[in-house]
Amino acid sequence: MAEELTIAHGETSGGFEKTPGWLDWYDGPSKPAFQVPAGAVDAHCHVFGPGEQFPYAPERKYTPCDASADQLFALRDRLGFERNVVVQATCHGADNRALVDVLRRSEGRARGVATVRRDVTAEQLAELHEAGVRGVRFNFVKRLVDRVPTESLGEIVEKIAPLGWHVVIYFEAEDLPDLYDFFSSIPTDVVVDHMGRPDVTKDPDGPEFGLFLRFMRENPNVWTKVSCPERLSVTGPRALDGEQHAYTDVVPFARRVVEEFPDRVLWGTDWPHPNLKDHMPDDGLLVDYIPQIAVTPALQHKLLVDNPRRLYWSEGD
Ligand SMILES: O=C(O)c1cc(C(=O)O)oc(=O)c1
Repeated sequence: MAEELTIAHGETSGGFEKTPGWLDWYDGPSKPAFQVPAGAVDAHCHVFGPGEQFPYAPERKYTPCDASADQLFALRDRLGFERNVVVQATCHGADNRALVDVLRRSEGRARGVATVRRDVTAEQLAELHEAGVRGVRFNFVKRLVDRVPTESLGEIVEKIAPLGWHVVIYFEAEDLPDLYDFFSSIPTDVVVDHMGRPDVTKDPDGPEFGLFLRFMRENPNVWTKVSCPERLSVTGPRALDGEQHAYTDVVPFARRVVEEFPDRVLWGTDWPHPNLKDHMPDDGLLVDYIPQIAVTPALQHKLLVDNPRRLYWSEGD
């Protein structure tokens, strides 16, 4: 375990230059008005570097400001969560050192989703498992990664399935028709990031979101994160300046999924929110978005506690 560097907010260490126009994560989030249930899990967040300790990958498509393990734990405590699921960010490629460091540092309170290549060895996977990794991420968003052929991904699935891991997939709604059969063929649990990025200017009862709902109905091994309203929203209002009813245009989509698939949904902050172009949300107010999409205490408990515990802490604490 490397010793944590103290990184000032908005800094990128190690001689890296942030991508022009980069928005830094929000420093000093508000205390949420919505109190998450005891044992709640922030099931989608990242760490970036710090670049000096964990250099960004040469093949990355963006260079962020650092967002360290200690800064993530401070946010966790501020928002009232008990645990995190940390997802390997594309700016680190398949170099999982920063991820493993945060998992080891968390004292069992974080699990991870890694990125691996087809030539990953059983020993490397065993080491990741021991650190707390429970899944791999396949990314199909063209602005973030170069496309990996599905045959290579199939080889990775064969290697990780015996460990009881799952596959996290990130894609945009317009690409689901092409990827539908491949996704449906994955035998492990599958978790879709950010509801497959629907275009929320379209009708939630229309064909585009209908295909996503069908995908979940036909494949009982598929889960989704009802996260990232700040990425999907077009009309807002934004989670800023005390706004308690943020991102109302995304609510019908997320609420629909939570109510139809209450046992297969997860929620996460997406801190430190890579590549936002428009605004950086106050994460406290993002937590206040949750009761708009999970409207009863029973649904909130499944979303924030039971479901992530089942997927990431199935063997107990
Ligand atoms: O939409 C994004 O830009 C984005 C990027 C990453 C990543 O770079 O890993 O992760 C996310 O969950 C979302």
